[in-house]
Amino acid sequence: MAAEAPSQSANSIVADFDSILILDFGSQYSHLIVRRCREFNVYCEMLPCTQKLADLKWKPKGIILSGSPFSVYEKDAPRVDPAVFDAGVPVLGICYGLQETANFFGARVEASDHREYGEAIIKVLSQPADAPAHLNKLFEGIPEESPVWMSHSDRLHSLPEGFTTIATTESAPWAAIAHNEKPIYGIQFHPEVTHSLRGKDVLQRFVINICGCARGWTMEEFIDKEIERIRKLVGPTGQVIGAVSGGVDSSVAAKLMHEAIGDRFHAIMVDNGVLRLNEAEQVHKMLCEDLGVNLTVVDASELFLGKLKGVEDPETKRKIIGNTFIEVFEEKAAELERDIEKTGAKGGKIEWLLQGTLYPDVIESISFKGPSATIKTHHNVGGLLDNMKLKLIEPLRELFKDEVRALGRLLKIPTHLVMRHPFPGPGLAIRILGEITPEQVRIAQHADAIFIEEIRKAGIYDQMSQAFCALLPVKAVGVQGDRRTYEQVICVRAVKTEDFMTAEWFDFPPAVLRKLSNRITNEVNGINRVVMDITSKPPGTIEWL
Ligand SMILES: Nc1ncnc2c1ncn2[C@@H]1O[C@H](COP(=O)(O)OP(=O)(O)OP(=O)(O)O)[C@@H](O)[C@H]1O
Ligand SMILES: O=c1[nH]c(=O)c2[nH+]cn([C@@H]3O[C@H](COP(=O)(O)O)[C@@H](O)[C@H]3O)c2[nH]1
Ligand SMILES: NC(=O)CC[C@H](N)C(=O)O
Ligand SMILES: [Mg+2]
Repeated sequence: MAAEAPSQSANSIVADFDSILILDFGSQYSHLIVRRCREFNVYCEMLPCTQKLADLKWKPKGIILSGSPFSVYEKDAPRVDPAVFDAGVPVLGICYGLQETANFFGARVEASDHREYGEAIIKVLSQPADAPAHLNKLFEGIPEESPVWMSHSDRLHSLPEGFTTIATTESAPWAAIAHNEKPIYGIQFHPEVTHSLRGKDVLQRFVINICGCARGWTMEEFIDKEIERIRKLVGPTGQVIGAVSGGVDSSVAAKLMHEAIGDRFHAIMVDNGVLRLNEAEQVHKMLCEDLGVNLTVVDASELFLGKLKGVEDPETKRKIIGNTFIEVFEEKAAELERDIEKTGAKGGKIEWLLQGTLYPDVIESISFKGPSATIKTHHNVGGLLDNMKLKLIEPLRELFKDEVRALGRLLKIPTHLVMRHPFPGPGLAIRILGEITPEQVRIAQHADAIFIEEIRKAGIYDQMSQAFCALLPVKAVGVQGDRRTYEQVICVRAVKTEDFMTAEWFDFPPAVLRKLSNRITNEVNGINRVVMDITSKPPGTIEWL
């Protein structure tokens, strides 16, 4: 199911906050612009550049035009909606956004021999005393010279009429320009990447000083408004179900629902037989006892393992799990509904389905490029909607993961849960290479439990984004207790990442490695060797399948 932009849905809470509109022309950095603005506690939302301003259901306080892999002089290059420059709000064009702004105002943009990829030094030009005040506002308080990140091969042939140059670099005489009368700015560099030393400050000048946004987007504000919104949406008797895995997203969403409608929210966890050691019991305890949420665990492990028998292909594994998940979930939901009706509860029917969709999922499906070529089919529960005629409720669809974690803390969800590494829906099935058998699951669970325990003991769990073991079905010779062994291999993997799109492997203290290798080979029957994955993403992916 393709996601809809948060602000364009009928029951959006966006209207309650000062907001910035980011029009995406397909740059690989567009989502970072969103991230940076959110860091100023300002709500901002990215929409594809094809979005017509006239069709927008809210009024932005300012508009940012992103970069793009296109060149403005190409035949099929994406065009800016001319209404942007007449909207009466400040506009900031970044890279392609600058070039498209210049192009719109009549300047020529051309390919240059002086490509600039990487660092450049920007020189801010001081404006004459009688210059319009807004010409100084974008770089107010920014040093005269500072490093910025460039990634372009086109450049302006001239300054568009009615504009002034406000900064230059050695290769870009118009590295930053501003309209003489209106607060319309263009910058050739990328302020959204951290390599641009004062980039964040430049964005802040735009969002706060120039657009005048109030810093109202805080999770405290969000909770109250979102609870109110959920109550209105669901009504006084509506019942909601949701799939809850014990991961951060679904747990935070579940807790929020519980705060809003109490026991009219029903959470279902599916034990698919490829969860981590004792996970179902732990999640049940945590949700019911610690969070007070109504959680039913459905043990479908035999069904799943039966269907996975003999299957080795990664995509087939993922599809089997995704489909079986839906089957089990629907069955349980129908059963629950019958039970609720039996109790004579008012409005007994379940009309709503909770999903823990996050903003990056939304961005992915609405970005200008469209979803990039499929590398893996990520399992989720999206397919349920059409079959079940349930209405969707997605309280986290405006939020990034760190915002979800902040929300979790405010909702008093225990820290160890809030900081939990993500665990994929298909679970250990994509960490056991080759066939999945109960014996392989046992080995993978045991090794994983030791790995995570040692990481926690060393106090480094929160320093990494995700850690797990992959079970490799190759056999190696070993010697244990003077006997020859011929057994399988565990590969440990831990990564650091901001958004899981790219990742670096985590550098372990050698003492921790020594300890965990020793424990895994000694304690896990069937393993005589531990290896470590030191592949970043790309070229690897985080999971092995
Ligand atoms: N075993 C499960 N039982 C019930 N729902 C599940 C299960 N596994 C996954 N889901 C559903 O699929 C969604 C997507 O899973 P995903 O792993 O992306 O999110 P999460 O588990 O909530 O959080 P995290 O990303 O931190 O693991 C979950 O939010 C949950 O609704
Ligand atoms: O809920 C999920 N269902 C899936 O099918 C799935 N596949 C990968 N992942 C998680 O996504 C992140 C990136 O993983 P990859 O680099 O392996 O694609 C990592 O955090 C992975 O754990 C999944 N999560
Ligand atoms: N990063 C960008 O926006 C690049 C814009 C354009 N494609 C150029 O090369 O100049
Ligand atoms: Mg998960």
